[in-house]
Amino acid sequence: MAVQDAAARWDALGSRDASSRDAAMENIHQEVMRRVEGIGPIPKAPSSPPATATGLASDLNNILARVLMLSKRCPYSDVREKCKRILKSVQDLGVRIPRPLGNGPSRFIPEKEILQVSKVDTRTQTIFEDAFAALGRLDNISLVMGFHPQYLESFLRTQHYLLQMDGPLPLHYRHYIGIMAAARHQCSYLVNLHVNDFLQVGGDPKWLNGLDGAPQKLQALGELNKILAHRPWLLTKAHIESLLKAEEHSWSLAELIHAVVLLTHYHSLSSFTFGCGITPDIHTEGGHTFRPPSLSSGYCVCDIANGNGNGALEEMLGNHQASGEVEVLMERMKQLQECRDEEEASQEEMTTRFEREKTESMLVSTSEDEENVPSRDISRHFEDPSYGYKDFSRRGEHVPTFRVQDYSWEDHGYSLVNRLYPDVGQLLDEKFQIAFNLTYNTMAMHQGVDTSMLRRAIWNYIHCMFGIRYDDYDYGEINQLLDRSFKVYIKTMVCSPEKTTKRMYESFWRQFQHSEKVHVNLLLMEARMQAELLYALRALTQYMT
Ligand SMILES: CC(C)C[C@H](N)C(=O)O
Repeated sequence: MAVQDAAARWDALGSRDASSRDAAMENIHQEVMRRVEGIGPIPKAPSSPPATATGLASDLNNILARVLMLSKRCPYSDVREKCKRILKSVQDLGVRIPRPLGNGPSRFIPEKEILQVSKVDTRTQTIFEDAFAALGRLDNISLVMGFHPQYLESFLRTQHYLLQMDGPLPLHYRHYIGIMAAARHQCSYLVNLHVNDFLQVGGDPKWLNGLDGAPQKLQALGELNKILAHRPWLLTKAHIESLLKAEEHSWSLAELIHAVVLLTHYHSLSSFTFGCGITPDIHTEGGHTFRPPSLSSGYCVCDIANGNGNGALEEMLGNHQASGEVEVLMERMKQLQECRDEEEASQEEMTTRFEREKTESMLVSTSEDEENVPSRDISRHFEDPSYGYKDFSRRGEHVPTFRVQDYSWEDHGYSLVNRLYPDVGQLLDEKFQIAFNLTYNTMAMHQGVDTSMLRRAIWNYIHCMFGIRYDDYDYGEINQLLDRSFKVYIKTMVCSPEKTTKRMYESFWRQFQHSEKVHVNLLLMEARMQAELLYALRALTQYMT
């Protein structure tokens, strides 16, 4: 059977037309059955079956894992039901079927609080259907972002455009760049996702052995990837020039913009992935198991190690300490609002406040535990795995100040992107605005609160960590509004996302809802993306003029 046919069959499951879905489901069912017959009865003892049968069995397992994922995550109930039936009938034949591992899309958020595909409003249903049609899956990231449908819509639209629509770079390059970017942060969740996509669009498996297995053109992007991810302020027009003037391996301006947007998208999405404790998707490695559940333990060992065991007591103590936290924060917001109108600090004083916050942000320490050496599997995708954020934050490197007056997204970045890669500037601008302006006017259990001051402090704090300064903003506000544990979380999630722990997630804003913490993550992720973009685009502009 042609590979394309098989792929088309899975694709058809995202069709809005029920009869096409039916036909595809029927074919998949038959394919499963053919394979089940092919492998014959499952050997009781682990005697070694003939090689061909092993191959068939692993094929079958892959298909079953996918069917399992669909039975839980397809936005169409007819497909979910049919998949359940397939699994049941296979099981009745004595074949082992997979079951999901873990407790839902996030390690940090209880599954029952996250949207379930079977219970969403019409708007979210449409968004999920679109996402499914585009990618053939509804990943855990989208489910968690589902707390904020308006944002999710814009996020998916942008991502779809970057990965699948007409654009300067070939499809397999786009996924490969996604892999490179996510690998910088050891984000195996995103790496796995895009390794699959890369192969599916016909990418050469040899490239996956490491960056040196990829074409020189992509190898040359390694340096930009590294600097953008960890020290974007070091980017100069010389870096841009070396990519654009590399003779036969040269990048065109349009290609480079496409690559830069992809890199920044996946760096910041890695932040979101770790920041929200996203778990592997059901059909991917680590998302399911063929082992029967063990009766002796209620939760898995890794949960205990993560401190996910019985935390009821800890939680009670925590909440007790935290009570009043929200009110204190609201009181501060009110006071700041009042004195804003009264005293105006001098220019010097404003500069000092910015510099102080910037220096302090460098010193916020991110890691609870020391060193974690990236696993070989992931680190081979990029060179120099030791080049991380910590290298210079320890040395207290001076981050120069980038003044938004001189180069801003609205006045400069946006139009440059739009000129070289039409529509993308627009899409990104919408996404930034939605993230920045999103509000439900709530603070934990309080309603009708104007939270703009707090959201702005979060956004500006991230930009401040990257040296980006708004002249008209009083950075003194940040210290009033963001406490220590929140800063540790922000710093970790933005600068070394792979070090984010459940404990960090739990120790800030203890009375707030999970949806609000996800909201925080959206702000962090978009602010980070914009900061990286600003540096890259400024360097490009300097090169061009
Ligand atoms: C991040 C949170 C402070 C956002 C708040 N719940 C709001 O609706 O504005």
